[in-house]
Formats: sequence, structure tokens, C-alpha cells
Amino acid sequence: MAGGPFTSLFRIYASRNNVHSARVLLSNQNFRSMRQFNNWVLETHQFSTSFDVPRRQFSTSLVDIIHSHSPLKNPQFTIFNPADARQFSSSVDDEDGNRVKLNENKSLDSVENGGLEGVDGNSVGAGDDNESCVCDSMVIEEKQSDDVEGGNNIVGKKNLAFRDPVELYRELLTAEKNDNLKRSDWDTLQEIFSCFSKSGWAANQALGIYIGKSFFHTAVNRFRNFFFKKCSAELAMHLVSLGASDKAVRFLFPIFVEYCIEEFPDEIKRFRNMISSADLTKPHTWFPFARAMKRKIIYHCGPTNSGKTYNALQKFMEAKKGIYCSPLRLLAMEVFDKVNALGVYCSLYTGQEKKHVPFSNHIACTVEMVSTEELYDVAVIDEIQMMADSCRGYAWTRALLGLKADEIHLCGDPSVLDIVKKICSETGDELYEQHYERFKPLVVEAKTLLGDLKNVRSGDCIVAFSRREIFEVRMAIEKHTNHRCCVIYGALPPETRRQQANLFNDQDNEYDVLVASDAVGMGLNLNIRRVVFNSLSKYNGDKIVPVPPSQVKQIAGRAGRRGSRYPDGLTTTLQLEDLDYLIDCLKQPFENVKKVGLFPFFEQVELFAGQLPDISFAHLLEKFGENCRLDGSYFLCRHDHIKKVANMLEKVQGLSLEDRFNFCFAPVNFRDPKAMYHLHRFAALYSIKVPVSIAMGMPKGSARNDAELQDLETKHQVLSVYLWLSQHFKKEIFPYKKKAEEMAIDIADLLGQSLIKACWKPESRQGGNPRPQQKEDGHERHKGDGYRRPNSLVKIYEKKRQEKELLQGHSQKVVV
Ligand SMILES: Nc1ncnc2c1ncn2[C@@H]1O[C@H](COP(=O)(O)OP(=O)(O)OP(=O)(O)O)[C@@H](O)[C@H]1O
Ligand SMILES: [Mg+2]
Repeated sequence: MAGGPFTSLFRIYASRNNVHSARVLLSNQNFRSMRQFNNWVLETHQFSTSFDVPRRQFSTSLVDIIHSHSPLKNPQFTIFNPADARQFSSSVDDEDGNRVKLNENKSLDSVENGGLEGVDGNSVGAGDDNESCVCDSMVIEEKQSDDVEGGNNIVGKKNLAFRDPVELYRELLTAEKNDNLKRSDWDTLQEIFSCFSKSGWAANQALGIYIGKSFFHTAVNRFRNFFFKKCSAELAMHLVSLGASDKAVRFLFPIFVEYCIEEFPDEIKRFRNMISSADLTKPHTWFPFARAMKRKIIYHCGPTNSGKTYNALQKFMEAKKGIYCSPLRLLAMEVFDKVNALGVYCSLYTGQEKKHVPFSNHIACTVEMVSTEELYDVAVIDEIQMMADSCRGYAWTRALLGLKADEIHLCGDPSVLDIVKKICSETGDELYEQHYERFKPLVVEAKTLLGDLKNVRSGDCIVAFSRREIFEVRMAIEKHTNHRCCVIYGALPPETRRQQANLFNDQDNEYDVLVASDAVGMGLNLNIRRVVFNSLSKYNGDKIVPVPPSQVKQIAGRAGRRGSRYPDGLTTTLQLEDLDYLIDCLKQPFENVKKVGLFPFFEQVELFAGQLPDISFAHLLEKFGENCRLDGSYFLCRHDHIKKVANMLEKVQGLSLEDRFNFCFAPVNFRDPKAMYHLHRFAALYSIKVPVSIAMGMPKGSARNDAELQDLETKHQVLSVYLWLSQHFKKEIFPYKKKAEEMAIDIADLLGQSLIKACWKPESRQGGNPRPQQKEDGHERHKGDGYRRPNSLVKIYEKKRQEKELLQGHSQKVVV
């Protein structure tokens, strides 16, 4: 890597001004006024090490030196000489670090006013640093006059606030214990150290020199002991005059830094290695091959039922080689069928199945399975707003950053448009936007079902947010009306969901009502005339919460599909009191997402594990979460479910780290103890290298009650996990793939048959979560059917309604 103009200029400047050494300061935050060294402060942003650059190394590339110390690929840094207020700021921002932007001769004032920009464009020098900036310019003035007097050694003895902390620390090292302080002064000093120890600012800044939060208090205690033994009267009195305040903490901090650098080199090195191995910054650099391409990204942006996927699929089918990335297995299967039916050979690739169609150049896959190795002409990433999903978002982010395709079509709502723009500016891809409107507006029926399921009509989809609620609604409808219901919910295998969807879509049968969970929310083409929300609150794994507006929109948008029996979509609620919330949700603009999900690859976790060799995998993941560094546009995806599986597999000996990592991604429902038991058994057999058996009997027939139905669901889950493992591990260890496939098809069939017959009361899953339907969750009885629905959100929105008086009356239709 060549040095570029910045380095040459620095070299000329340094030689002309007889600079002996420069110190690079260390920080992921802005540390700029921390220290001075022979009149030089070399400043770094989002950069995290501390080292001196001696004069003899000025002849080599300064950029090289900085890069060799930096865990970041493209650190930005500023170098300035306080003696004459000259400052150079530089950002090395091209791929090989050669292109250097040079700003010469900015006055320090512009720096004080936040004239510099950090790596992520944040203004530097704001907030916490203001005080130290002011202090810094005073240091400069002081030093300039001292220099005139001749030499560094006589630097401002008069005013400790302006002394070089390095010198102060050196003096402390050689000082004798001070016995002349009053008791009250010692007490004040104790208070100052207690304040220091509790200071969030100091703990954060200490991260810049790799003093981790867990070690910070120990370091401060040791520093206090050292300080109390050595502190001069002058120093103590200066601190006492500041009192237990932020000023005292900020005064002490640079001395603390010196102490730590000398006393804790091993701890610093260990933490530094740990941090750099948990570095998730600049994820676009993880895919150098995709970066070497000039990709064209087309964002099909619009609400539901507006033709986004349709248009993207046209390009996919026209391409020589294409890949379609789906949010759901079911949708991947739908595209696989549709595309093959149109004469474009297409294979199917999901976590559980690989259907290779001979001579095919097209693939429909689930987004988690997308290959970033293969080259494609056209890729489609459907439901791109899922990048912001707290659990699965990383799969969409990875697909967008890593796909090697000349053209990538993104389909989704506008919520991630801005962040996709930002990502494209980092990757260098061209972005084109294509905006869509709904084919037909969605109409809200203000009358609602008036709390009575007897008002259900043909073509209705009643949306409920738990399995139990779904079956209760279905029972009530079938008992009190002549309608027959299909059901779709998350625990059903995709094949059964599809069978139920077909049954509902098909006009030539009596199944004309659908009762479904939010599992219908994404992309599926269903002949729905009206979406009726049975309730608008759901259990989020912890408590009952209102369904988020984005999800309400997505689900309501299922009503009325172009080309279906019902091109005009309607939506409403069961209860009048829920209507305002529905209207509120539909009227809300799409949120503008600020961050999208990331998750480390196995190799990154492995690197991190090297720093913490003796801890459990679950603990390792936790530590990774605590210590990983992320750029401002990304968050680390939630991995509670992974940790749950990791904990369960903890006692299974003989699994490598990679095995554990893979097992933890198996699509198991961790709330289902039977499914977890089987996963444990699979891992135990795998660990002793015994071919893994399915060891699960086939049910004799369709379910006769809810317990048997749940048993079928679990059995399918177990087979799905087996199939997933057989695709992710060596075939020899999971030799019964074929058998598992056959069993899974049969069980999906039995589930379909069972659902057609089902007319029993739902039961709770054993060992599962508290049921949202239980009394303590505040659910109420409904019209003597034995059916209970969640409490309305009326209280929450009552106030809002009064204020807004959204509706004039409840008889007219509202078009959203
Ligand atoms: N130009 C078209 N010609 C014929 N049918 C179309 C056309 N555009 C869309 N459709 C049909 O309209 C329906 C909705 O289109 P599409 O699935 O592309 O919507 P979308 O915007 O992706 O909605 P979603 O939010 O459900 O993903 C589909 O059944 C699709 O086949
Ligand atoms: Mg779509």
C-alpha cells in the first residue's frame, strides 16, 4: 500500500518542524483531545489502538503504519500540530487505501466546532467531548508559550489542569507518599474515585484503550491504590478543588490511561484481540467478489398487492440464470410451481428439501439458503423489508450484500428504502427505484362484524393470533353458520398450509371461509374478499401486545388480489371497539427503518472463540453479543432461540464448535419439548458418529382430537429438523433422509385430513408458554360459545379516539 499525498506531506512537515515522534490515539469514539506527545497529536476516529510512531518510521508510509495497527479496514484519522495549529485530516477510503482525501491547514477552531467528520459521517467533537476540546485549546496556548521559554520539561507547573498527563503520571511513579493531607481531603479524594468508578463516560472511554467494562472497576481500584500511595499535595489539592465532579473524572482519566497502559498490558491485549475478533463493522467488505462486480439493484417499492413480485419474477424468468429468494418455504414452492408451469425449468432449494430439475438454470430458494458463491444474471429478493426483522433480518442483509448477480430485484414496502440507498452507496452498486400503487384501494368496512361471528361471509379470512384462538373461532363459525373453514397457522407444514389454501381458493367446495394466523401475512395469493381481525393484540413470547401497524397492514393487504375472484379488498374487525386501531394502523405511513440485522458467520464466531477457549457455546454467543462492534446501520439479530438450543446441547460431548453452531440453526420449535428431545437425541447420536435414526413411529390415522393433532404437528416438526440436518451435515450420518421425506409427506396429508374433520376444542401444549387465552391475560367470554377472545384495545385507544374523532358514524365505508 502506498502512502499517498497525506504521508508525503506529513513527512515534509515533520522534518521541517523537527518532530520527533507522534502518538496515535486510540478510540472507537472520538478521543481527540486526550493526549499530546512532543507537540503532536495524531487523532483517530473509530480506531482503536495506542502507539507511538518514532521519527525513523516517518520515512515509511504512515498510512501503512496506521493500517498495521488498525482493526478497521479504512480508519480515518487526523493529525495536527498544536504548536502552530496546523492540521491535516485524512480519510483513506478506497479499496486499497491509496486514495487519500487531504484537508490541509484547517484551523483548530474548525476542529473545535465539530468541523471533522467521523467514519460514519457523524460530526466529531460534539457532546461529551466538548469540554475536553475547550481544555485542549488551552493546553495548546500554554504549551506554545512554554516552548517559547524553551523546552518541554518546564511545562506549566503552575496550573495542573494544563499539564501533560504523561508527565503527571511519570511524576507519580517516582513520588513519595504524601502524609500532609487533611482527613477531609482524603475523603474528597475517595469520593472522586468512587465517582470515577461509577462514571459511564470513563467506562466508555476506557474501551478505547481496551479496558473492558468487566475489568474497568478492577483497573480503577488498582489505580486508586496506586494514586493514594503516590499523590503529591499539589495534585491532591487540585483534585479536591474540583470536588467529586465530572471535571475531576476528566482530569484523572488521561493519567488513568497511562497507568493502565503500563500496568495491564496483558489484559489490554486480551480484550483487544477479543474485540477485533468480534468486529462486525463494514459488512459490505465481507463479500469481495460481489464488491468486484458492478451490480444493478432495482427496488420494487410499494404496498401489498401492487405487482412488485410479479414484475420482478418477469425479469427472473427472462434471465439466462436466475435465483428467487423467498421469505417462506411455501412461497418458494409457489414460485417453483408457477415458473415451471410457464416452461422455465426451475429447481427448489430450501433448508429441508432440494428438488433439482434437470437442465434448470433457475432456482427458487428460501433466503437463508441463498448461495453467495454462484454467479447469476438476475436475482430477486422478496419482502426485502424483512432485513429489519429482529431474528431473521441477517439472511436478507447477507443476500443483498453478498449475491453475485448482475441485476438484483428487491421487492418490498418502502420502510428499508433509505437504508438500502445507504448500503448501495457503500457497495458502489447502482440503485433504481420502481414505485407501485395498490391495484385497488383497500376499503375499511366501518360496520364491523358487531362482535358476532354469525356475520361472517363467504370469502372472509378471520385473523387470530394464536392456535387456540384459531380453533375456537373456527368452531364458533361452523357451529353457528353454514360456512366451513380452512385453517392456516405457523405450526402447520407448508404442504398442509398449501392444501388448506387451495381448498379455500377453490370455488367448487363448501370451504369458503379461512381462519388464519399472521402466517398468511406474506406474499401468498389467496382469494380473500375481506380480512376480519378477530383481535388486534397478540402474545409476543412475553406478554400480550398490540399487533404492530406494519403487520396489520401486511395482513389486511391480503384482501382482494388482482386476478382473483375478489379484486376489491375489504377489511374490518370483529369488534367495533377495535376498529379505530385498525384504521390508525392502515393510515400510518411506513416507518423508516434505521438499522438492519446482521449475524456472524461461523468463521467469525470461531475466531472469537479462540479468545475465550473455555466457555460454553451459549456463553460464547452471549459474550459475542456483548463485545461485537457494529456500524450504525446494523444491529445484531436476536439469538435467544439459538442460545436455548445451545444450552440444551451443552452436555453433549464430542461436538465441534462448528457442529454446535449448525445444530443451533436447525429449525426446531424450542417451545415444543418433544421436538427438543428429538433434536437432543440427533445431536447425541451424531456426536458418537452413529448413523442417526428417526426413531419415531408413524401415526395410524388422522387425528381424533386436539392432542393427536398436536402430536402430528410435532412429528412433522421432528422430521423437518431431520431433513434440515441431513442437508447441513454429511449424508452418511443422516442416512434416512428418503424415509423422513416420505413420512413428512404422509404426516402433512394426515394433518390435512385431520383439519377437515376437526371439530374439537383446542388444548394447550404441554410445557409451552402461558397461554394468551388464560384468565390472567384478561381474555373475555363471547356470546356463550365457550369461545374467548383477547381483550379489546379499546381502553388504550379510547383517548386517542376522543381526540381525533376519526369517525363521524360507523355506517359508511372508509377508504384507506
Ligand atoms: N401485470 C400483471 N398482470 C397480471 N397479473 C398481475 C400483474 N401484476 C400482478 N398481477 C397479479 O396480482 C397479484 C398480486 O401481485 P404481486 O404478488 O406481484 O403483488 P405484491 O406487490 O408482490 O404483493 P405482496 O405484498 O403480496 O407481496 C398476483 O396474483 C399477480 O399474479
Ligand atoms: Mg410480493
